[in-house]
Amino acid sequence: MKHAFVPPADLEPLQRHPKAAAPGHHIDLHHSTCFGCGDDVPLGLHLKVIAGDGLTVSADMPVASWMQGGPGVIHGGVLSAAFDEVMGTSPLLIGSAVVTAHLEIDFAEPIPLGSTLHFDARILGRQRRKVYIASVAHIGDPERPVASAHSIFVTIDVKEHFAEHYDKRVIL
Ligand SMILES: CCCCCCCCCCCC(=O)SCCNC(=O)CCNC(=O)[C@H](O)C(C)(C)COP(=O)(O)OP(=O)(O)OC[C@H]1O[C@@H](n2cnc3c(N)ncnc32)[C@H](O)[C@@H]1OP(=O)(O)O
Repeated sequence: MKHAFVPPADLEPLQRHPKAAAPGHHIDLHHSTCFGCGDDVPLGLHLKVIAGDGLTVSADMPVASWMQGGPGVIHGGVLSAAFDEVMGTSPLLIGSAVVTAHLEIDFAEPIPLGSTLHFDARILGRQRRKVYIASVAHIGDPERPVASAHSIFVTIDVKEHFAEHYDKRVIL
């Protein structure tokens, strides 16, 4: 797939954390009201991100009618949010909490409502607090990606990062 993103050549390689979810297991460390992964939000993506081998994760997302953008196809923003969630969860494999700093999406084909998107993502490496991640999505044929993404996530101290906004959190 065509893309313009070039990760730095001197990325530091990363190791899987000894306590990371085992391959095939759900990575479950976010919260139930998250738009991307929460079970308690009525209109959310409800993504279950599954640990793969090494520094990889995957997830499936049925493309529901409420996700429509153009007639009969997924909205680009919904697709971007799904990539964000899948890639943003993957640094839990290295024991790091992160937020998105930079997210690039390449849209290769329209994605029809009623299809199921399969996401694969892998951590490329780190440069100081920046974690570089790439992801590809297909709807049945892994050799024919329908979209791809590249991102830079930045590691945070969760308590410190959200302290100012914590009292506005939504509890359902
Ligand atoms: C939570 C539980 C998890 C559990 C699982 C979570 C799954 C979550 C999935 C969804 C994730 C989200 O949507 S998160 C929500 C959307 N994102 C956000 O709200 C983040 C808003 N932005 C910020 O808070 C801030 O800008 C930060 C934290 C990203 C960076 O601020 P900072 O901490 O002051 O650090 P700073 O020195 O500026 O940047 C650190 C390094 O990153 C680089 N950098 C900063 N911004 C960018 C950028 N846009 N593009 C390229 N590089 C950048 C800097 O040049 C520097 O590189 P160098 O000098 O080292 O070279």
